[in-house]
Amino acid sequence: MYDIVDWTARDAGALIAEPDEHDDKYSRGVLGIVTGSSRYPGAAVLGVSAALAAGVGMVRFRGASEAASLVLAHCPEAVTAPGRVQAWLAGSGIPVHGEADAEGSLAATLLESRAEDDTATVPVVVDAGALSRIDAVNGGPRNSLAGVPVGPIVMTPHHGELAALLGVNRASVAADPVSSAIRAAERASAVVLLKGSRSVVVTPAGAVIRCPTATPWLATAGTGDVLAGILGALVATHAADIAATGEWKLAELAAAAVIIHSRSGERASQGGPFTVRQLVSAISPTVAELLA
Ligand SMILES: NC(=O)C1=CN([C@@H]2O[C@H](COP(=O)(O)OP(=O)(O)OC[C@H]3O[C@@H](n4cnc5c(N)ncnc54)[C@H](O)[C@@H]3O)[C@@H](O)[C@H]2O)[C@@H](O)CC1
Ligand SMILES: Nc1ncnc2c1ncn2[C@@H]1O[C@H](COP(=O)(O)OP(=O)(O)O)[C@@H](O)[C@H]1O
Repeated sequence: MYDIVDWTARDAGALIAEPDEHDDKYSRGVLGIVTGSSRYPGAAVLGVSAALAAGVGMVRFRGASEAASLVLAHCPEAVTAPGRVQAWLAGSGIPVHGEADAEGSLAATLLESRAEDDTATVPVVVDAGALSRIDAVNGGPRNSLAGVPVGPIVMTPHHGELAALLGVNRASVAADPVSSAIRAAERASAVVLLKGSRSVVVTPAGAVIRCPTATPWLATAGTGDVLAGILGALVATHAADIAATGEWKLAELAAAAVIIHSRSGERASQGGPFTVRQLVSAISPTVAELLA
């Protein structure tokens, strides 16, 4: 059996990095983002917008060119030039069976900061189309994505994606989400944030964090891309902590991202539906509230 820790807003607030007078954009942390495609350019805009709203030193967007134009139109503060990053977010809006060069371009992007920085230590948030490119899932080495050594991985599947990864049907994941997530974490050697009405976060060692039940109004296309952006920002602003304390810190940050996301959902909802852009607009005041 496993021990389950229930996560609260207070726990989440303690995991938000507040800048001080000694900080600059680089010391706060740079998040590299490889998301979006000609098929799903909007996913890139949502993830970048969410990361910026959650608080990060800089977003370096390195996804497909169609997505990059849209990202710049919505978020001119995003930088599209290559360079150093403290964390990567990869996969939202990248088709699983996508463009022929998708695998190569993900690997090339992960490698591009290696000249100045050791990519092998950079933590990665892996979502949607990049989930199947975690090498350990396919019998390859741990801490490796698309053939490139990386730092610790936190993956963010929904029930359908986790089912595909385990080769089981969706109903069996829904019947026992925690055991399913632990199996995936062991197989991928990665922290798993399994999304749902009540999201859970598990580590390969079997630690389990259970998040509060979220508003069902979040069940709308694009909210998962927003969650990935929030988590990317938290990971980029805690890269040193992750390097020092490992996968438990990554799990705590994933649970904090779920709480920021669900409270932003409540704020955007006010008891009714909302657009995903309204969800993104609710992130910054939610972060301020959790800090207070
Ligand atoms: N605005 C955007 O650009 C968005 C992009 N997104 C991206 O889209 C990609 C695919 O995400 P999904 O979670 O949809 O992928 P999945 O491949 O997990 O889900 C598709 C599954 O849903 C089933 N399905 C499709 N339409 C259905 C319907 N009307 N009723 C019942 N079942 C249906 C399909 O048979 C398939 O099994 C991801 O890369 C994701 O990041 C989504 O986040 C949505 C928003
Ligand atoms: N019924 C629900 N109640 C609460 N939250 C939900 C519900 N369904 C989905 N969510 C949340 O909404 C988000 C959906 O993510 P995902 O399925 O990846 O969507 P997309 O790929 O369209 O962005 C997740 O954060 C999930 O936890």
